[in-house]
Amino acid sequence: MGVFGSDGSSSMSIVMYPWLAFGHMTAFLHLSNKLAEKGHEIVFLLPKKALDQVKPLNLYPNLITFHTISIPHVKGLPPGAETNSDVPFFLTHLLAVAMNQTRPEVETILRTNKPDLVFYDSADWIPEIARPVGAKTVCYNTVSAASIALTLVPAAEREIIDGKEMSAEELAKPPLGYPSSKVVLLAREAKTLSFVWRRHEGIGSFFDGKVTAMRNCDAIAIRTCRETEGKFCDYIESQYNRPVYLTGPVLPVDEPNKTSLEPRWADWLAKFKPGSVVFCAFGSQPVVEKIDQFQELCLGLEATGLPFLVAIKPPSGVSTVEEALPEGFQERVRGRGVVYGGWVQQPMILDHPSVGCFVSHCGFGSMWESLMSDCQMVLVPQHGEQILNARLMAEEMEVAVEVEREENGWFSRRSLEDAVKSVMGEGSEVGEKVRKNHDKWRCVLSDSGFADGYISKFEQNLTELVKS
Ligand SMILES: O=c1ccn([C@@H]2O[C@H](COP(=O)(O)OP(=O)(O)O[C@H]3OC[C@@H](O)[C@H](O)[C@H]3O)[C@@H](O)[C@H]2O)c(=O)[nH]1
Ligand SMILES: [O-]c1cc(O)cc2[o+]c(-c3ccc(O)cc3)c(O[C@@H]3O[C@H](CO)[C@@H](O)[C@H](O)[C@H]3O)cc12
Repeated sequence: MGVFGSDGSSSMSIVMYPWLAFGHMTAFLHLSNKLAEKGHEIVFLLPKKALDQVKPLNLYPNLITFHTISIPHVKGLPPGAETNSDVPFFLTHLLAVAMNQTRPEVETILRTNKPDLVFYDSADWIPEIARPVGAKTVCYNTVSAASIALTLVPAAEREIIDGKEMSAEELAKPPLGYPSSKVVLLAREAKTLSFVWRRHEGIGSFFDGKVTAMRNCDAIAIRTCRETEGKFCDYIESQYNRPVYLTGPVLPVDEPNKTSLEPRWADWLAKFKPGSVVFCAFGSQPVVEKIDQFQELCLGLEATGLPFLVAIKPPSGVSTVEEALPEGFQERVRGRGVVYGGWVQQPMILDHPSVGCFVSHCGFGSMWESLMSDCQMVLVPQHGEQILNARLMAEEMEVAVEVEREENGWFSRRSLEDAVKSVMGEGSEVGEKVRKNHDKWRCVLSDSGFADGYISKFEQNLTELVKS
């Protein structure tokens, strides 16, 4: 239990157990840092394999303790799979089964630690094991409020006829009362949502899990702010009849002693003119499935004539990015283009003076990081949630350009080249417009009081919740 002082000051004891994906663990850890900064103690549960990658992000090792959880093997998963990065998209439900099997271990941890609060997103059974030890629960969503509002509210429930897939038109239909006509999906894009309502033996559907997680918690929290997504947050609150707390963007602040960018990238980037390099990254999970689309991406960047650095997972069917590169590509771009299959320090690369453009899959974490940077933004979203984030950025906020796709979802090297040139070309009208709008948003979001204000209010919400 935390300590509540007689002067009203309080230190809370919190357990965090995020979904087994780096995008989620990273976001939970950023929030842990903000809460530790205010003196709260956090026990952070994560798979062993994730520890090395996540540990360097812990800014308060005296207050944030990592506790590794054994992720059991589930038939059908690759051997040793512990996070989403080890698992192809269509097997994600099996990773959720594995996470469910960690319940007894987590229960023991809660009984021993007796926390005031437990944060989770996917493990929808957390409220059942937290309540008996007197802990309040917060379902913390690290994806956009828009993507929750479109598919994961009670009004989005679909009557599924067993064995029958829904049509793209049915999938694209927003729930009654959904508050935007711009942040929506085209029918062909909505096909990527079929996983949301698909039932799996033993765990039901993704929809069931998320709705249960949000119905049973004491409070819903979302990593967003009213300025960008207020109407979606109000809609979620009305759908669940639960308090919705907002944390704001929750990005790490520049620390005076922070680790520096790996020399191999710092040295490489230093060779180029300020603002000239295109950085392309597609998050922590494999997202470009098809090898020919992966190659088209590389060829599009080559065609821009600009220096570029790509950090991306290999497409399906190959184990390294090198195997997937187009013929003769490496020779042609030697000295100005690199495609790398490992982990890079994305926020530091975005901050580097040589980098002028970010080509992104528009994961929600990347979206916040790019908004805070002064890079021009080109969006190449792959799945439903990323497409919605992209609509928010390109259509509502008008801070980025989304790459054009053909009817079948394919994007050509030409459309990527055009999108990059439209934001990087001198005197480009589109480039000027998005830069101006992006500058305005960066000013709002990076105002010293903005993020701190959200965190202070969030801390106050949590304190009241614990005392209630
Ligand atoms: O090489 C890399 C790749 C990724 N990253 C970091 O990892 C994080 C990736 O998170 P993103 O949200 O952008 O993207 P992911 O696809 O990995 O996440 C996924 O799960 C979390 C959701 O919020 C995202 O919307 C969803 O796409 C970012 O903070 C990014 O800076 C690196 O630092 N280096
Ligand atoms: O693709 C998605 C479309 C959509 O409208 C909503 C979501 O929501 C979430 C989500 C995740 C976690 C939460 O607490 C709430 C919502 C999505 O999460 C992603 O799902 C993938 C498939 O399970 C998974 O691979 C990825 O790690 C999650 O970030 C996706 C959509």
